[in-house]
Amino acid sequence: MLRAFVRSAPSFARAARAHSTKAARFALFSPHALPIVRRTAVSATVVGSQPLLRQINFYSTEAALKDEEPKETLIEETEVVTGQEQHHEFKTETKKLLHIVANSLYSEKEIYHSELISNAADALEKLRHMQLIEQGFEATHPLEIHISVDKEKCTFIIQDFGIGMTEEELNQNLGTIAQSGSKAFLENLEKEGGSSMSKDKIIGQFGVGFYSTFMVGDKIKVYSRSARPGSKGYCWTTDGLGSYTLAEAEGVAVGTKIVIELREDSANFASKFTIDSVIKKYSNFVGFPIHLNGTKVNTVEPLWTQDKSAVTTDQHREFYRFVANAWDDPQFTLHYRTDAPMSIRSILYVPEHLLSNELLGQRLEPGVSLYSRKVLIQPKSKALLPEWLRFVKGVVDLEDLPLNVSRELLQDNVLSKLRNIMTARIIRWFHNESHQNPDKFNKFFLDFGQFLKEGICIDAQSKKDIAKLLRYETSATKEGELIGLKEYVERKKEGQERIYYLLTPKRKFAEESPYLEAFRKKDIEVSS
Ligand SMILES: Nc1ncnc2c1ncn2[C@@H]1O[C@H](COP(=O)(O)OP(=O)(O)OP(=O)(O)O)[C@@H](O)[C@H]1O
Repeated sequence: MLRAFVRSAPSFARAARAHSTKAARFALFSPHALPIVRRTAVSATVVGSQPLLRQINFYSTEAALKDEEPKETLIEETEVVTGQEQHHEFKTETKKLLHIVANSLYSEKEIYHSELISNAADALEKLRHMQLIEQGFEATHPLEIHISVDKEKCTFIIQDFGIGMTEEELNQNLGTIAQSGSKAFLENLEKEGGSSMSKDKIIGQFGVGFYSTFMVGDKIKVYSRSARPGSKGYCWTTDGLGSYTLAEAEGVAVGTKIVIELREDSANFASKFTIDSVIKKYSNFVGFPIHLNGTKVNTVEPLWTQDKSAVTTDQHREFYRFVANAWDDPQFTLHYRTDAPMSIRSILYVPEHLLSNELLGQRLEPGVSLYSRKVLIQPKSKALLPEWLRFVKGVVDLEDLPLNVSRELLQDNVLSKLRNIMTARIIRWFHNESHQNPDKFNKFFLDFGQFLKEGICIDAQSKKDIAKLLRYETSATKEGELIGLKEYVERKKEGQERIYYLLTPKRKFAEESPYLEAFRKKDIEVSS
């Protein structure tokens, strides 16, 4: 039943900070903004036949109202249990594992929410696939993920309009730990043959992610209705202590809705601000729109999965600024994918400028994050690239990354293989740039050359190849005048390029270089 909902809104300044909408920012910073007025409204959205979402309008300004009304849309729990509740005990091993998953498997509680988003994305992907290969799988709603958090009620709700679950699937998949319906789904498709669904589209594989909700929730309710034609809706509930109930329910939309009553010590997950930043951190690229209290929050596409030729310079700029948390443009871009010897999809950038930390004498943090199937595994990974490449920004996605159940720990041998492949590819990338656009590369060397020199000293495996990228501190005119590289680049900018050319005076560099010792080693061959 549709319930009227009235709530007085929080202060405008808080709304502006939390929602950061165009309108809110306009109201705060525009000199033309009209005085703030308080507005509260009541309305409801009817999706399909059921009223699912409620809206709350916030404070606004007269001017902002004309532009864009900041509003919140929360998910309502409108389903009604109609059937007889069946009581089930979790199996003994499930109980034991549940305890481990809830208490010691994950290092961060916030992971629960990326597990639920991954499940929702898998469910949408399965529905999309079934629609292609079988008739009758109609999508009743857009293929989207909706999350709503309510501080007052201390709840977290996630809803997808994906494949959903039948009664049997609810028993099998949620009633038994380590039972991955997603893995079984892929295996079935393979067995039946003829399916072209790529494995990298589905994230779940271990059958434990769902149980991470017990790290934060006291009571979990799952409403689900399978997208198979003629399916009924069900409500599955548990307090995680040893049993669950399952009953038929009415008003359940096709897909799955999970309602978590948060524990007191996890009340921060009812904060929109917290969830917004966790979504952006872990699940920004899951491939389906994620709405948080009615606002779409994952705006960046997983560019690295797309065809190289389909990505525009503007998209690269936006993506670079997102991954590097920067405001300049990338000066070099590498969109690299390979299937052998590993299935790698990546996009890497060199920033236009060497900013901040390193100039101030502090070490830069690594700039490349490791993903597997579009889900973040290691943010700003320390193990993915050697330290001297810390100025490179971007994303590497390894489809076949052998993860452990918590998706946090990786096998060292896989990482070191990946690291070797990526390092060699990056050096080759710089090499190509130095040939294709020597002037640009010389300028890059002025800013970033220190990293290459560092690489020569510390990266025994790659030093020979890095050495070929060095440009020297001196250059000469035809008349034999010695000038610095910086001056050379400046004179070239002024159009005097025909007079000056770069020289590779091995001796001169060696004398000036702080890396003299490394350079003297005879295995470093230097060429122009
Ligand atoms: N939102 C959902 N819609 C449909 N089915 C779901 C949903 N969430 C979970 N399931 C089913 O429950 C199963 C178990 O989920 P769980 O998150 O525990 O494991 P998983 O996703 O298979 O693997 P992993 O542990 O790697 O995340 C899934 O494989 C899927 O079949």
